[in-house]
Amino acid sequence: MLDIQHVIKVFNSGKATEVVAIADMTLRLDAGSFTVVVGANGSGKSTLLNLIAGSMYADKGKLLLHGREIQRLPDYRRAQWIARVFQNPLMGTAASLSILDNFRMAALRRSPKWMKIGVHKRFRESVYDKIAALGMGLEHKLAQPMGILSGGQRQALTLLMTVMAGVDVLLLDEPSAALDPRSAREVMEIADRLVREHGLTALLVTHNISEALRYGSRLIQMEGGKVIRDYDQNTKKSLTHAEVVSWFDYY
Ligand SMILES: Nc1ncnc2c1ncn2[C@@H]1O[C@H](COP(=O)(O)OP(=O)(O)OP(=O)(O)O)[C@@H](O)[C@H]1O
Repeated sequence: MLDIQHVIKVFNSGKATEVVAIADMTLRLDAGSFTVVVGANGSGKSTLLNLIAGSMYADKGKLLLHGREIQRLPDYRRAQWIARVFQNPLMGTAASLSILDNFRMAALRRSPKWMKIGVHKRFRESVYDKIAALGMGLEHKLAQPMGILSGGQRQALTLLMTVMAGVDVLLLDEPSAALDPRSAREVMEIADRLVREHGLTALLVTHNISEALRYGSRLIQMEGGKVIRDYDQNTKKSLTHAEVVSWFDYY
């Protein structure tokens, strides 16, 4: 369970350009839940992910994972539990390294014990099988550089290596926004399946309303650094596309 308790994040504090990006936010994400976050530009979504991922520190408040404060943990320690997949398919993987070596690197982030396991035949077979299960035919390309893959293929593999590395929390930062509609759908279906199969606690930020309605077990809307709407799975199911779009009609 990830507990965000009274978190505040202010940029340029005390200056004319001061922005309260996260305003006393309290949010509990149950273990194994899949929460979708929507909100207008500047509503604080990326800041929220940055705080959870450890890319920045909160000014006030607590961030507890399974009851343990994670804010003071160094990046590499947090990476054992929390992974983030970005909008840009080029982030998170090394283009010049082979697909297999990228999987080895991801496993190493989780635990140095993989240093030995990573060169083992069993590790290669396990990567082969998991990639084959994606149904994209990429299992035959393990020795080829990551850089030859399309954006969608790269995102799919980034998701898989993240999950194989054994994290608890998956932060999906508009992972399909840079992809064509078909690849976007494919990547989101893979993300959804992996989240379920591995019982991950997932947080998806998206501007795509159809995606926000199709995936996840909870939908929240952020505005001005706060959660202003919070719907569970049942209520979410009854929402229409037009209704969610109307949340953005302020004028
Ligand atoms: N490093 C920073 N320095 C100053 N202000 C910042 C910084 N990062 C974010 N902000 C401000 O904090 C507010 C929240 O930004 P944030 O990027 O979290 O919003 P967002 O909901 O992710 O927006 P978008 O949908 O455009 O990605 C905005 O007003 C933004 O300008």
